Amino acid sequence: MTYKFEFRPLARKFLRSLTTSHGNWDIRESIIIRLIDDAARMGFGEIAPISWFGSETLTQALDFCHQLPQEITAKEIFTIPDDLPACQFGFESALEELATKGNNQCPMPHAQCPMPNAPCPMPHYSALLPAKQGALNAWQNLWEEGYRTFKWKIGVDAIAQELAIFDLLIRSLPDTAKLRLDANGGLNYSEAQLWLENCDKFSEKMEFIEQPLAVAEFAGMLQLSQMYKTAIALDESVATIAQLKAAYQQGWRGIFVIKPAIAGSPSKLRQFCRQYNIDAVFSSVFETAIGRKAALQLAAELSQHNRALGFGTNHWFEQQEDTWLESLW
Ligand SMILES: O=C(O)CCC(=O)c1ccccc1C(=O)O
Ligand SMILES: [Mg+2]
Repeated sequence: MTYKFEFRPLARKFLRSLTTSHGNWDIRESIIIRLIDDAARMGFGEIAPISWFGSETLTQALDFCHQLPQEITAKEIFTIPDDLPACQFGFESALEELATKGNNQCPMPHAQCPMPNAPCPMPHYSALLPAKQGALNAWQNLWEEGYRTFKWKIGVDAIAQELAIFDLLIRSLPDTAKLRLDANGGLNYSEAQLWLENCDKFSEKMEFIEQPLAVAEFAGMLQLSQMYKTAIALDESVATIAQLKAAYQQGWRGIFVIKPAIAGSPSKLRQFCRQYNIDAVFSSVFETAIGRKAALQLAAELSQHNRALGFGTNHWFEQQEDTWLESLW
C-alpha cells in the first residue's frame, strides 16, 4: 500500500510571548502532513519540533519532507531515523489516523476505565500560567473554567522576586488546587534546594518541580528527588524515547514528563510505557488540534497515575475556527 504524501508549513502567533528560562517564544511553527490512501481516505499528522528541547529543528523537518517522494509506504514511515523524533510522531500518527478511521473506539483499556458504561469522563488538564507576576491574576479565570492544576514557569527572573510571587500565588490558590513549577533547567543546585525548601512548606498544594537543573545535572536531580517532600519531574532530560530509557536505566523512579509530539515513534513510546510502569505526566508542545489529538490519544492509553495532563494551553492562542485545516489545502 502506498500513500500520497503532502505537507504544509504553519505559523501561529502566541497571544503573549511565552517566557521560559530558555528565552522568549513568540511564534509556534509546525508542519501539517496529509496521507491519502488508495480509497481516498485522509490521515493528518503534525510535526511540531522544539530544537531547544533536543528534537530536530523545523528546518531539518522541512528538509526531510522535501526529500520524500510524493508516494510513500508504511515501511518508510517506520524507518524514519531517531534523530527526527517529531517527524516520527507526525508521520506515524497520520498513519494511525488512517488505520483507525471509522473505528471511533475509546483508547482506554476497558479494564482500566472507571466508568465502563458511560461516555468517557473528561481527563483533567493543567493550565499553563504566564511567567512572573502575570500568574497572580491569571489563575482565577482558569479556575472558573474548571482547571484545578496550574503550572508556573520559574528560573526566568531574580530568585528572590520569584520566591515572593510564589508565596503570594500559592497562598491565594484555593485548598483544592495543585501547583506545578517548571524551571526548564534554569536553576543551579543551591537555588533548587531553596525552591524545594519553600515548596515543602506548602506540600498539600505542591504537585512537583519540573526539570530544576540542566540536562547534564542528572545526578543532582536524582539526589534532590530523595531529599524533599516535593517531587521532581524530569522534562528536558527525557525529551526523547532514548532519553526516557536512559533515565530509567540510571535509576530515575520519579515523575517523567512525556511530550508525545517530540518523544518520537508512538509505537515505541507505547512499548516503553507498557513495559515499565512509569509515573508519566503528558504534556503539550503547543501543537495544533491535529498533533493534540494524537498526543491525547497516547496520554489516554498510557497515563497511569491520574495526573492532570499538561494540555491546558489553548488560552495561549486565539481560538481557531474549525475551518483552518481546509484553508491549508
Ligand atoms: O506541560 C504543560 O503543562 C504545558 C506545556 C509546557 O509547559 C511546555 C510547552 C512547550 C515547550 C516546553 C514546555 C515545558 O514543559 O517546558
Ligand atoms: Mg517543562
